[in-house]
Amino acid sequence: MNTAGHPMLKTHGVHKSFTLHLQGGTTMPVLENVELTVNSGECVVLSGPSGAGKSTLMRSLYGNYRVGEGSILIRHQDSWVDLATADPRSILAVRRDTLGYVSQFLRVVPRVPTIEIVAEALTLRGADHAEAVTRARTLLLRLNLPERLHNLPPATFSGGEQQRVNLARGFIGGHPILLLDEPTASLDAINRDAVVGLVAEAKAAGTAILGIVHDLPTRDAIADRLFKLYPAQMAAA
Ligand SMILES: Nc1ncnc2c1ncn2[C@@H]1O[C@H](COP(=O)(O)OP(=O)(O)OP(=O)(O)O)[C@@H](O)[C@H]1O
Repeated sequence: MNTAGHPMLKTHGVHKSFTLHLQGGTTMPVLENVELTVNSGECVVLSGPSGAGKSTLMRSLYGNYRVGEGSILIRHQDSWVDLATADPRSILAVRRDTLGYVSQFLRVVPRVPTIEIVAEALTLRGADHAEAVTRARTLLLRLNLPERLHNLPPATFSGGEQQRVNLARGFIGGHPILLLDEPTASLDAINRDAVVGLVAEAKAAGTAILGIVHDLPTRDAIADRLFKLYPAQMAAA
């Protein structure tokens, strides 16, 4: 366990509700006063029952959802950016250089070869194309994606193959903060082990990692601690 880390992501008093338009505009609170810190070099895993708001928090932390109240502070190039109030351009800059995200499902531009999809995550950050392709190939092979698939677009890949393309794309950038949304949901044991190895290396390099991981052996292998969310209505009751 890494004890020398410094805060990379901090939330203060985060509240988020959904307005249910089909139920006469009723407001449903989902996140109540979330206070979370993730330090460099550690992996925190969100826990709590289904519906507690884990995915909602992840999407809020990536700037996909606006929160109603509170701050989402991201350590970006030696200063703090509050994603709760940042303008879209700042959110994109934070995503490019600081905050990586591995979602459960691959969403990509059609007809682009897998190797280019993965390499692009690095060239966007200023890397040389040839070097990015070499690193993409190494990472895809490490995730057991055979070379014959590298030059094909991933649209026809299996669920587990697509998830590994997503993982390669998420890890190649070397972002200082990484959000992992069920990164091993479609993987077999060998590939889950490959992900455990990548997470361990990223932590050793100082990456701050926050994940949703339902699979218990993987969770136990990567988590330094758990952060529990409680259903908001229950907390209010
Ligand atoms: N866009 C939305 N509009 C309305 N309600 C939503 C929306 N997204 C999520 N919810 C509701 O918010 C609550 C939290 O959902 P969320 O997906 O964040 O839970 P979770 O903890 O990730 O659950 P699971 O472990 O089952 O994936 C649920 O009651 C869900 O129905």
